Amino acid sequence: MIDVIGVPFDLCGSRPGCALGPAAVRYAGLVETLQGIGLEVRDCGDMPAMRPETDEDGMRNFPPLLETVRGLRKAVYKTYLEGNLPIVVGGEHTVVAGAVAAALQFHGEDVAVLWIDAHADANTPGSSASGNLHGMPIAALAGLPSGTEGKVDEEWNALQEALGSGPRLSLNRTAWYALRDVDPPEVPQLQGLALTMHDIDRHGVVNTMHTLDRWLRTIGASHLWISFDVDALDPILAPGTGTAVRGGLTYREAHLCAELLFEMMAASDCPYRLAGVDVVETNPLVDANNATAVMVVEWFASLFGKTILGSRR
Ligand SMILES: NC(=[NH2+])NCCC[C@H](N)C(=O)O
Ligand SMILES: [Mn+2]
Repeated sequence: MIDVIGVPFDLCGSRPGCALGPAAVRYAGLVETLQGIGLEVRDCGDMPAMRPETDEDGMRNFPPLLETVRGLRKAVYKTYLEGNLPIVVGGEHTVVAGAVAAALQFHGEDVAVLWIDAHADANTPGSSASGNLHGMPIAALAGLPSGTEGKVDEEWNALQEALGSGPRLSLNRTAWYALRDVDPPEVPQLQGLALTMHDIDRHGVVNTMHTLDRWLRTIGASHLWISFDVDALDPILAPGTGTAVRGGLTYREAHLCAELLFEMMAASDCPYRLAGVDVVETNPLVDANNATAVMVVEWFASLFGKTILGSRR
């Protein structure tokens, strides 16, 4: 059974609005669409909404973020204990740290992460030019030092604590897909597999997904968490997001990527299993007729086996 968990959090990004993401994705029919292809889905509703609350010399809206990350880790862990598969619908990318931490805690250190995103999200408080925590979840999960002192460093340590006692994410087990806006200090963190839009232009989705599959087998991944930031998509197709970058995945590329992920995991000799999926950064305030959320739902259908002529489930 699939557990859908909404996380209406948008206090640590570049602009508010993606707290409405879970509602937009539900209105676009996520639960019904997955049920329509034969999956058992339980909608667990949303995590509590948060109010802005900032300490003067700390990071912007850190206290509500901390509470949300901690809450999501517990919710996802509970999903695992019940034998279910989590789908997390954000909200900002920051919150996903809680979900992946739960996967690492439950499944162990052999969890690999596929970060489908225009951005690497591997800044630390010290390296980030914006100070926005939604650009830092990978650094948090990997347990990188904050690169700061004082209150901000204390908060970063509190975030580490909120991620729980499980293993940290290894940067060597992290793959990025559709990258095209990476800050210079993030480049050294791309230690796993970094597939940029240039690679996708040059080699296509089929070859780059094949590279990903081989890499997952080589590193001995037991489980895969797929994190889908809608800004991976081209903004012409998916304008509803706060940090849009042109030159992203086209409609066909995005669907082929999802269809191939389904195929990879359905292969009889596939050594890794799906640990969970999230979709984040959908912002209906800057969208056009909910097109981004609709695209998200269609993408999920492809990921779970829907094809043009039917379903492979
Ligand atoms: N999840 C996101 N949309 N992240 C965008 C991050 C942008 C930029 N690299 C920053 O750190 O501020
Ligand atoms: Mn992101």
